[in-house]
Amino acid sequence: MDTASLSTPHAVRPEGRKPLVCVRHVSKQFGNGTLAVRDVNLSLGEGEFVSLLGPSGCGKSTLLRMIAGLGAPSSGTIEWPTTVHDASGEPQRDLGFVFQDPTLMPWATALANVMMPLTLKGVRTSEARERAAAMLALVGLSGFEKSYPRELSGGMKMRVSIARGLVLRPKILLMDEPFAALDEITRHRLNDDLLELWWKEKFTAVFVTHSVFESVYLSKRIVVMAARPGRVMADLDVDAPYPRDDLFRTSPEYAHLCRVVSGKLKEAIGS
Ligand SMILES: Nc1ncnc2c1ncn2[C@@H]1O[C@H](COP(=O)(O)OP(=O)(O)OP(=O)(O)O)[C@@H](O)[C@H]1O
Repeated sequence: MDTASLSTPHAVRPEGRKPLVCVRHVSKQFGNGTLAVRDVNLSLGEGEFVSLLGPSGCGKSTLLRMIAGLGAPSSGTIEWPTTVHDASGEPQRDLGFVFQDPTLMPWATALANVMMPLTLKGVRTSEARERAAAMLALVGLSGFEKSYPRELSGGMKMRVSIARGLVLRPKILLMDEPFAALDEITRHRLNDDLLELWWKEKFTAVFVTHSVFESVYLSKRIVVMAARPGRVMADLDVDAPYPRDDLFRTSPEYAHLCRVVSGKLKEAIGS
């Protein structure tokens, strides 16, 4: 494979791909005075796999939550140019969210957990059951529909959480360090399965991580952030082809890309 390279970073990416979300000059200051993010500009194109990479406290989660509508910017705007807006002008965000903790309902089975977003949307129980079971199958959990969260491993719980995030077939899946608490082997397997899902289902993926290795393995594009205040330092294209697998993970190209991204991250931390 000789196509792996990193293109020149852009502080603000020109809008080539059809943008799904446009973050424009967004800052967020919390009530206690913390400036969590400052003047972030970012355009997320349809079907991209984008990682937000940066040290602790650089505002990755704050940015992701604002994109999800869980907290408003203090200044700037987050636009959904191709999305229907309701009468009050709010975009009807077509998204799924996966948190670092699987946040499953402990008293409900895996199937019931995945059915929850469908039930909230008023989908008939029989159809919701069918769609949730199909989604569980897609994340490799056929046969575990009746299991309770306590009966599942950490990786399996995260699969249920991803199935719940995707069951409404959102255009965009926002993931906040979903695999950070998992052991390396499980994490590699989930990285592979997530890529396969993304490839099949064609959603836009936005993935928050601290890990250079994980970001390079997964992403088409890596947005490197720095802290205090949180800001975008570099926006890099990862030009390695998909599908990616263990061959890629052990290739000199992957090692090279990780070195380059690691250098960018060090620069960001140093700044
Ligand atoms: N609700 C809040 N109130 C006050 N400050 C907050 C709040 N949420 C986050 N912060 C602060 O905003 C900054 C950015 O936090 P955020 O959680 O977005 O960073 P992060 O890059 O996701 O960090 P980590 O990788 O450790 O999860 C931090 O300094 C944090 O302490």
